[in-house]
Amino acid sequence: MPAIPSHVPEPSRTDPALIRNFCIIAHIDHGKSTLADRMLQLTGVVEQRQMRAQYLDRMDIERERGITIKSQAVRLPWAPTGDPGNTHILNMIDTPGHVDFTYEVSRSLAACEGTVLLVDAAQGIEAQTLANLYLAMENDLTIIPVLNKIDLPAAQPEKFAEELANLVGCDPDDVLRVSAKTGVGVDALLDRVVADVPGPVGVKDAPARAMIFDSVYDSYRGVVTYVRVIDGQLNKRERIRMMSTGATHELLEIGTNSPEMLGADGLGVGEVGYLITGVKDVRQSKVGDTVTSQQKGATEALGGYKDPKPMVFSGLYPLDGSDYPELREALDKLQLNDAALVYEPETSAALGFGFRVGFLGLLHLDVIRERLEREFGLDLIATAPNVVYRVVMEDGTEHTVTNPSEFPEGKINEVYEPVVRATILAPTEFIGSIMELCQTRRGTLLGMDYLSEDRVEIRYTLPLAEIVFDFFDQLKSKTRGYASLDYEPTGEQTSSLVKVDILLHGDKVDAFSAITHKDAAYAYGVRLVAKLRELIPRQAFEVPIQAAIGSRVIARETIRAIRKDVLAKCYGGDISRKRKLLEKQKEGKKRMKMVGSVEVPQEAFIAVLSSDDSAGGAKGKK
Ligand SMILES: Nc1nc2c(ncn2[C@@H]2O[C@H](COP(=O)(O)OP(=O)(O)OP(=O)(O)O)[C@@H](O)[C@H]2O)c(=O)[nH]1
Repeated sequence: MPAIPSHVPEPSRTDPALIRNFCIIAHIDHGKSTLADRMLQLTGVVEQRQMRAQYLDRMDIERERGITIKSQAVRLPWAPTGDPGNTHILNMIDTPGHVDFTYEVSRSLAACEGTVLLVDAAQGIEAQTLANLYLAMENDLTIIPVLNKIDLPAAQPEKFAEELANLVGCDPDDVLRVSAKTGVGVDALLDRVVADVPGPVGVKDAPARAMIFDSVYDSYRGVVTYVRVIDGQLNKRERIRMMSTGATHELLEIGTNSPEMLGADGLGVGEVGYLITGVKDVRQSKVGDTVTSQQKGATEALGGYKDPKPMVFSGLYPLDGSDYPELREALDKLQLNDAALVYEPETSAALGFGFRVGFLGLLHLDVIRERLEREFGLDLIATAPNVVYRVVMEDGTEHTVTNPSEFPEGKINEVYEPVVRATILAPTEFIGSIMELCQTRRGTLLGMDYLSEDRVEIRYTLPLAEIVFDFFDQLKSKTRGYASLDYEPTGEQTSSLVKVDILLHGDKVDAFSAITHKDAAYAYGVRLVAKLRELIPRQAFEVPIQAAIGSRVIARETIRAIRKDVLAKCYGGDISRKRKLLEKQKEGKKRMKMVGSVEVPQEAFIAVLSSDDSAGGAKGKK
């Protein structure tokens, strides 16, 4: 690690006028992490030989998938070009780009005064660029528009500079052009941050108030909390209080990241850094909460705190039932680092013991599943993801349904489902196919704007349930990969929703129950029943497979009876061959699950639950 030069002020004694807090917002793959890497190099906080790609993305999955999940903050000293004595402190906050993590993005933005709006010069503005830009505008941030990847032969800087200038309301000449890959223009960008982004304003002598914008579990140090100090100062060894819960902790360590952790005496007005208190669970140090001193602390919290709310639920079951304790342990561990992950034990007649797990969205679900399988070596089976429904009965009682098999029986007055406002950006030639897709997904058109002659922004209200199932894949395939999507929850609507049950020989198979729109119920029933008929072997008796809404059967197939005699073909005397066949049959039986009186091979569950076109388009392993 390079030594911090003497001209760089201590985090507790920096003049706020010299601090610039900024973040980079960009659509996925537009080059945010690469740009951050270049900034680390250019400001000298990471030496050339220590540099590795995507320095700030710590999680293996992040690095492999090239996505940023957890935000981080880095303190970068920078003297503007031509003014070497005037060292400023740039605190760069790396934000996650994906829709599932919008709340984290909005907290990171609230810790900044300015933002670099980074757009790929070969792609132009995308849906997440817009969504994040609107968030930045709501937070009154200074926006620095930047085109990246100008080294690419396919780059069209003139065209997209104009598009970007129209969007943020500036002159196309004010749009900076950089290549995060080669480093061209990155020094000019840092100069612009110093020149344009205002320094933080806070009251030095007021009681300390700092906002938590990230919280990460580290197996050696416990929870590391990232904060931005608004007023006053937090000092090493003092006792601090979390304002949402009133819990107090000793501040064991406080410091900044450059980009490795570096302890300090304290953090002053406008500074960004980390705290360590020894707590072991990120839920005790929640994003959005306000930290103050225990003694003479602040009385009013900073606004903006909210609990993360799971939007999508799925049942997770170990393939091998004896792995259940390991699954519980793994979820406990992941929850230490993820305040948004919720779960409770659940049993399924078909799948055994497992957990109903709540996620922020589909990416979150994928990441958690992958970590369970990869980091903890678990083989899992996941039920089709579903959203949360609110069911109001005729007698006025209400049920919150996170698992389709718990959909209440009896007289239902209304069923409410969550809806989102979706923003889709695409070339104009795809308007027709996009609208068609949104209509079939029960969308309501909100409006449409042309960003330029050949690019359009289309806004729809869509039920979340229609988006969590393969909507994005469909959108991509209908637009040859050109469309981008962003969405935000906007409440709920009443809908004609019904529960479809699948019955095997008269017994409900809970894992296959689904809540669908009544117009889609028949298709779902027919598809699942046909699929199961293919997958379930004949039994000693005739087995009807039915799809039903309440007591009304909407689809039926029958598996004919057969007494499976594996020895039938082996007349004659080869006893060793007979034994082998019997052994094989016994082996096969171990992997059978009993559903009522019917033996179902585990593979049948996996096949149905993991194919995209089956359980309402349930996402499975890719
Ligand atoms: N040619 C060229 N490629 C670039 C440039 N900047 C980034 N890339 C490439 O673009 C891809 C995406 O870059 P990342 O930095 O991972 O993008 P990101 O925006 O951080 O992506 P997320 O973390 O997923 O949001 C990588 O393959 C980079 O090597 C550039 O200036 N020129």
